[in-house]
Amino acid sequence: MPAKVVVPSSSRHTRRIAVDKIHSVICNRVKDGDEQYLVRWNTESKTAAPPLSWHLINELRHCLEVVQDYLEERETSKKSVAQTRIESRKRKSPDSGYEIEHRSSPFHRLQQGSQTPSASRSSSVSSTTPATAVLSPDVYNGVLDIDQHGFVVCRPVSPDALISLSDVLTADLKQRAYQARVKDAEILMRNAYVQKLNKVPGPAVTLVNTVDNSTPSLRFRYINKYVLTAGVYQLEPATATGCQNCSPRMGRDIGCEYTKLCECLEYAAVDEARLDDEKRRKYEQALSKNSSMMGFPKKFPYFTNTTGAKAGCLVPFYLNSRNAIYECNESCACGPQCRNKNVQFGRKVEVEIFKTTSGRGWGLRCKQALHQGQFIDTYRGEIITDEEAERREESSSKAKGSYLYSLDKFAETEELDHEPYVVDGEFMGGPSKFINHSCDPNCRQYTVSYNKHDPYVYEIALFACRDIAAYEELTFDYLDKEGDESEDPGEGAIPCLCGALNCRKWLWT
Ligand SMILES: C[S@@+](CC[C@H](N)C(=O)[O-])C[C@H]1O[C@@H](n2cnc3c(N)ncnc32)[C@H](O)[C@@H]1O
Repeated sequence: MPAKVVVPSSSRHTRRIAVDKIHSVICNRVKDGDEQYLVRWNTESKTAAPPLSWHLINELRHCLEVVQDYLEERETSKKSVAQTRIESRKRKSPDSGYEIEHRSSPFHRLQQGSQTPSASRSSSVSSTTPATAVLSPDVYNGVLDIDQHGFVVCRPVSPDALISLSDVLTADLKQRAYQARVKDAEILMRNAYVQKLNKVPGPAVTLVNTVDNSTPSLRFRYINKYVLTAGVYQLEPATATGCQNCSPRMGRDIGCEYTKLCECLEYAAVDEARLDDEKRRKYEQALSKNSSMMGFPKKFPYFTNTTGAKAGCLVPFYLNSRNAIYECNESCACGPQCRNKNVQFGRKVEVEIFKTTSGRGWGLRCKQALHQGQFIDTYRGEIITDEEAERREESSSKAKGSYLYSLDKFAETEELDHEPYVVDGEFMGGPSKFINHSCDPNCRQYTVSYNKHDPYVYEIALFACRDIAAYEELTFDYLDKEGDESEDPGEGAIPCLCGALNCRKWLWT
């Protein structure tokens, strides 16, 4: 048996562990009133059993995302064990006392990953050694030390000095881990997430959970604009030439005022109701030749500041259509007050992330009532290539598709050189990541472009499609298709829990 190695305790209150140093948390317990977590350290060696050590939750405050991963898996394992018990009772299985050994759990996964000769042994008791001697949960087998910054570090260890994971993780320890208190960890995780939210620019983003003690993933990074990944290119800002014929002094000093003049609206939908016969003929010609729409009447997308409560809200022409919105940009001559700028200034409403009671995970709501057509936020994330999106989809769970949003608005109308890009909001994005699907939604997604020349990179902006009461959950239709017919669910379809009368029953078909 290897020597017992104890972490120096002189600086117990200040020592901490760096996230990149540890592989995972594999078990937990409460000892002397303290929450402790068994840490598996990263090791270069593929063959040696990994170093292990128990740590107070406070020492893991820089690794809370790893603790969170563990607690989520612990929940899943507990549920699967409970489920097995019910099933076992039904079947009256003679093996029901050993179900923990055979479940897919963090413990099980780790044994597979450790790749030691002993990993394939039973995870409960060694056949030759008394359980109390070898399987003491207090044994440390990492050679731990504290560096000059107060971080716990693990020195290289010889393989002979290591104890197999399968010996440490007794069935009893696992069972106790399922029951052990994790309250301190939950409080730390919650505080860490709130700190993250406090740094999000703009109106406050709050977090409420009256359902359970969970916290959204600490791995998520809040970003203010897209993050472009390998192989993704956005047109240079210089190509966004903007409108040069409009000016802040035009008419009522509201920037762009004449839609026929505004070059930013060149490709915006033509307001056909304002075409006389002659103009209609020219318009149809232009349409057939796919030529410029400059000079034809369009509509500005937003109500002006003179319209009271509706100021800045989408006008019905856009609200009730799928027409792309082209906003003016920084190069335009129209100035910052231009009525044709809105989404680019970002979210103006406070939002709250809350845990839903209907099994749809987290949701988002506004603390204030919203008007029909009011801008809420954009959907942000990493922009990835189509190939990368497929790779990510294949390598993750079936729910992954829910965070991928294809920028394919112009794929049918323009000759694109390559497949449209995809926004992945799973790991980085904004609070709008939490907006759930409804078949009877109160929000809708719109295409907003600041550069009419770029059909690949544009904003997905979420607007209220009807008046929304304060604290009513925000939802949008993930498919946003014409018609609401239900299709047969494909493989991996997720049942829709939106509860709407017109529910299509499946999230993805
Ligand atoms: C973009 S996320 C929305 C936020 C998510 N609820 C969360 O906790 O992160 C999409 C995922 O939320 C869940 N979801 C959203 N709307 C749902 C609905 N109507 N029915 C069931 N699950 C839903 C599904 O798991 C889906 O994959």
